[in-house]
Amino acid sequence: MSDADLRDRLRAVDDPALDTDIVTAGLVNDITVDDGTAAIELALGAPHAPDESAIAERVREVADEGEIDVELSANVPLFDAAESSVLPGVKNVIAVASGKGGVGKSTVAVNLAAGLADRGANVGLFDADVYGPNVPQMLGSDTEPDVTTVDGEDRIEPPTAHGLKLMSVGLMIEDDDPVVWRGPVAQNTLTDLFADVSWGTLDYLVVDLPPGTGDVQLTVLQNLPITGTVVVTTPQSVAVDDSRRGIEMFGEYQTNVLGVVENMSGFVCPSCGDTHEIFGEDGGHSLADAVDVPYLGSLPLDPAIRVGADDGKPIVCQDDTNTAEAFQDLAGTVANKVGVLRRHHHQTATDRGE
Ligand SMILES: Nc1ncnc2c1ncn2[C@@H]1O[C@H](COP(=O)(O)OP(=O)(O)OP(=O)(O)O)[C@@H](O)[C@H]1O
Repeated sequence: MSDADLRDRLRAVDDPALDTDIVTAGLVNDITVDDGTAAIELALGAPHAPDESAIAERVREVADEGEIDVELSANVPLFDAAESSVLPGVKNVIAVASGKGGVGKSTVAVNLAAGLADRGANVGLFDADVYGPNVPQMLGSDTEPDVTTVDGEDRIEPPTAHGLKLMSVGLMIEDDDPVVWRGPVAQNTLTDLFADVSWGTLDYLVVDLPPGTGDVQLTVLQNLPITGTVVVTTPQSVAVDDSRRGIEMFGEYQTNVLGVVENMSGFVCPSCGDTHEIFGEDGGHSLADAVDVPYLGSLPLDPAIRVGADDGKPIVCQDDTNTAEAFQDLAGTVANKVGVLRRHHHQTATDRGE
């Protein structure tokens, strides 16, 4: 079979999000058939995302039907040159944000990162929440990072916890008085700290932003190559209003919003089994509709989440509970949204002949 024949056969593989097949969408970068084996490079950008794994699987099936062995690789260009220069080796940066404090932003960031790692991805987690850097505790890690000197420059080696590379402002400050972290100090220190870490090769770097929409958040958005942001809200209208302002701000800074996730959605009562809507109903869903961003799902109010956080064991790693499953699903959904952004960007760039 020739390269062209195989390319033609791959028109049978649909992209679940782009509403067309992968050849028409420009996602088949390269095909070389040689001696019964095809090397195929696909423009897939979100490793271990369920949709992209399904596309790869279908490509293998189609090749198999043509009695061809296949070697698949994936490569998608980053959005712009700035992205690759700030963080070479990091494919996708996902920021987790909230309009106000205490809605479970860090809980979502930790479990999202651990959930992506659980799917097999290489993941880093950067705790940029200068006002309450509690991510190390949630992962049961208080290891001080090693500092090595490479070519005369200090590089911070991030410790590993639950399969994640972890860096937190909380691991780097001795006197963790949050007042020290206000204003320009926080902004500069964050950007410097981020750039000094040896992240290595990562599929995803999850960044836990400080709550709210002030200067520190803006600096992070402006200085880091963020692929997209996950906005966490609770169903109360005040949290929803704050989240709406946050999403509008991200829009102004041309940051892609991957979607809204609603945390503490309903309390499943262990004694009566009923679900109680403690904070109201459906705030996240209506917010997502109102600002026209995807709804990523809802996470229940479950005391096991807090216990897991206090014990350094993220709930997403605990098997067989509905709550763990909700977080596992969230990781898959977020990875899918990252994939859509990457593939869509590639598709439009290809259409423009870039
Ligand atoms: N769905 C949930 N069910 C039960 N407890 C939760 C849930 N989500 C978060 N919590 C608990 O609520 C507390 C606050 O959560 P977390 O620190 O993630 O919030 P945050 O939005 O990051 O807060 P901050 O304003 O400090 O950044 C923690 O004790 C956490 O374990």
